[in-house]
Amino acid sequence: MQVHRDLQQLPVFRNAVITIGTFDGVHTGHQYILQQLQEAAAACNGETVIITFDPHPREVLAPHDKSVRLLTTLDEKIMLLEQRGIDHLVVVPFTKAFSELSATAYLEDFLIRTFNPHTIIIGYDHRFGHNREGGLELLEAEQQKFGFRLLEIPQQVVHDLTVSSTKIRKSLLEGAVQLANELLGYPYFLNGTVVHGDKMGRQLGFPTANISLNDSRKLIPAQGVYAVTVTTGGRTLKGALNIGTRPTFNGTELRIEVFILDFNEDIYGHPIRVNFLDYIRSDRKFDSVEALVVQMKDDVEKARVLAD
Ligand SMILES: Cc1cc2nc3c(=O)[nH]c(=O)nc-3n(C[C@H](O)[C@H](O)[C@H](O)COP(=O)(O)O)c2cc1C
Ligand SMILES: Nc1ncnc2c1ncn2[C@@H]1O[C@H](COP(=O)(O)OP(=O)(O)O)[C@@H](O)[C@H]1O
Repeated sequence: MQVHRDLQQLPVFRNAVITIGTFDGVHTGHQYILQQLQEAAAACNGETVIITFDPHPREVLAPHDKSVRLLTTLDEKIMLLEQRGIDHLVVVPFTKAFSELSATAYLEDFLIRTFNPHTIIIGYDHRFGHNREGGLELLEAEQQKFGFRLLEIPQQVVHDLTVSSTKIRKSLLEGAVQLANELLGYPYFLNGTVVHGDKMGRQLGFPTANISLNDSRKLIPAQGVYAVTVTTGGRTLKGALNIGTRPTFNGTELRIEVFILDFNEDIYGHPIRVNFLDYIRSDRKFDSVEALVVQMKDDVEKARVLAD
C-alpha cells in the first residue's frame, strides 16, 4: 500500500475507486466496505484509494474537547489497511481552511481534480464541505458532468457500522474483550514503549514491563487483569497484564503493566505491543503483598491457558 501525505505529490491514479472516512478501528463493518471497494476496483481494473483525515476533524474543529478516544492511531490504521490489500491511503491534513471549503469546491477542486475518480463509494448520509452542506444529492447532480460512478452504502450498513464502533468502545471500557475482538475481527491492541516503574515487580517474583502508550488518545480498556500476547523484539509471547492504580500499594496513577511468561530480559526502552485476548478479573486492594502474589500466580496460570 502506498501512503500519501502530501496532496501536491500524488500519482495519477488508474480508475480510482475511492471512499472517504476515518475508519477508526478498521473493524468488521469497515472491512465490508473495503471489500466493496476491492470488488468495484477489480471490475474496472482500477486502484483502491482510501481518503482519510489527520488529525481527526473533531480535534481541529473542537480542540478543547479531549474526549477523542481512538481504537487505532494513524500508524495502526496504516498497518491494518495494508494487511487488507488496499492500494493507496491518502492522508489529508485536516485544517481549518480545508474544513471551510464549500461543498462545490470540495467536490470539484478536491475530489474530482485530485483523484479523477472512476467510482465513489459513499455512505447514504455522508456530508462534506463547509457546515456539512454537501451530500449525496450534490454527488448525484454532478455525476454526469464529471463521469464518475456513484455507489451508495445503504442506511442499514451505515447503521450497523456505527453500532459496531459504539459497541466496540463500550465493550472495551467494560472489559468485554472477547465481544470487542469479535466485532473488530482481530484482538484489540496497544502499542507503547517499556518504561521504568517502582522496581517492585521483581521483588514480588513478577517483573512487569510498564507500558507508556505511543499515543495518549488511544482508548484504554477497563481496569483489571487480562490474558494477552506480547510482541516485542520480533517475538510474540504470552502475558498477564494489569491496568490499574495498584491499590494494594496505595497508588493513584493509572499504570499498564505486563508480566511476560517464560521470559527474562531487560527490555527497557523497547517498543512493545500487547494484544488483548481475555478478561481475567477486576483489580483490587489486597490485605497483604503475599495475598497479591498468590493471586498473581493464579492470574499467570489463567493467562497461560487463555492466551493459547
Ligand atoms: C497480572 C497482574 C495482576 C495484578 N493485580 C493487581 C491487583 O489486583 N491489585 C494491585 O494493587 N496490583 C495489582 N498488580 C500490580 C502489582 O501491584 C505491580 O505489578 C507491582 O506493584 C509492581 O510494580 P512495578 O512494575 O512498578 O515495580 C497486578 C500486576 C499484574 C502483572
Ligand atoms: N518476564 C518478564 N516480564 C516483564 N518484564 C520483564 C520480565 N523479565 C524481565 N523483565 C524486565 O524487568 C522489568 C520489570 O521489572 P520491575 O522490577 O517490575 O521494574 P519496573 O518497576 O521498572 O517495571 C521490565 O521492564 C523488563 O525490562
